Amino acid sequence: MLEVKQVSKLYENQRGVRHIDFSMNRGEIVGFLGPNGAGKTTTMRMITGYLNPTHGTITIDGMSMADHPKKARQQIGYLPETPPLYPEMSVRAYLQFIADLRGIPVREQKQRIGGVIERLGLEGRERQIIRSLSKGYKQRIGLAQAILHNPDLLVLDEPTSGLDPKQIIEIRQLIRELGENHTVLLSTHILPEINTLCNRVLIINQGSIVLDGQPDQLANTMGETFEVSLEVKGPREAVLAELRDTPGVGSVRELTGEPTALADAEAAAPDTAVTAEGETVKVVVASADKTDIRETLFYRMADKRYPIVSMKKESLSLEDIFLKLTTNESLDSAAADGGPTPEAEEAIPHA
Ligand SMILES: Nc1ncnc2c1ncn2[C@@H]1O[C@H](COP(=O)(O)OP(=O)(O)OP(=O)(O)O)[C@@H](O)[C@H]1O
Repeated sequence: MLEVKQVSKLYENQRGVRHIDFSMNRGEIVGFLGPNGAGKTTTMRMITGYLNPTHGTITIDGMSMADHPKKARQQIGYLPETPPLYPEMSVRAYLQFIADLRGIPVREQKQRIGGVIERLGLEGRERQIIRSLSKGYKQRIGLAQAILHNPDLLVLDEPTSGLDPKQIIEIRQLIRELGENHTVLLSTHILPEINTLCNRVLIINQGSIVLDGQPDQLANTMGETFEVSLEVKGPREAVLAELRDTPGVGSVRELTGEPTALADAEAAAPDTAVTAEGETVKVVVASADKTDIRETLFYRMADKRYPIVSMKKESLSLEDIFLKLTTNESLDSAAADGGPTPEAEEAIPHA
């Protein structure tokens, strides 16, 4: 339903975006992620017809934004980073004004306005002056103006920015509900937002799209090896030697935490490994390629009578992937630095 083809916008300072190329299907909720100044707002303003591309074409529902701007914009609801509100107006008067602006027939206006007021939880606030409302409510009004003309595509620029945690949860829930009837493109620099709301993510860096994929599949695509963290009961040296010797294993990295001291005799004679209660070795084992080595490890350790007490597949978090792509760090060096980190729950700090 949205096609962005080889779109560039060059400002006088030579910044902007270059060769942006992606399409969106009906029903998708796509997260647009990137550090400050990456080009999210520029791209969104072009998609919504507020900015003309220097090169390239944008098509919405088969309609070119350049050739049919009015009709194409009818299909789009846009919530800019700062909602375009008139603070001295009441909520209802403002929505009435937007309805006129959007050319909604007068006979339909009452029903449409009533509909969005209900949908966005604005009942009881209709007569209130916008200035007197909280930021969360102002954001709801911003969303209300974006959906009033019932567009197919919603473009939301950092919709939860500046809200408190309760308001963030409420606005995310509203976006989720809006996603049931609309296709949504939302920009954010908050990673959990992508994980909880989006079924696809586009990462933009320095004006170019550097990644397009499903959040839960990125780790497999981006990771260069398959990694498993293991806790194995048995004499340290013998367990490590056995793991390193297992076919398909590329590397074995011992994790911090003191391995239990071993009896010299056990270490010297790994084949006769006698495990003492509580002796465990914690490691991250990487496969030589992307092969899943969990079964191989299981049988090998069982064969040697070194029980695996825990085994977990490691994966790159969205934060790892984001940092790798936007700081030009190679995957190799990151892996050498310690590999995957726990799932991020924090926003990427502003650059
Ligand atoms: N009107 C303008 N004139 C000149 N340069 C601009 C203009 N608008 C944006 N830029 C530059 O284009 C690049 C992309 O900016 P843009 O605002 O699209 O990024 P962004 O990803 O939305 O950032 P943020 O997260 O800070 O909103 C930046 O380098 C910015 O300085």
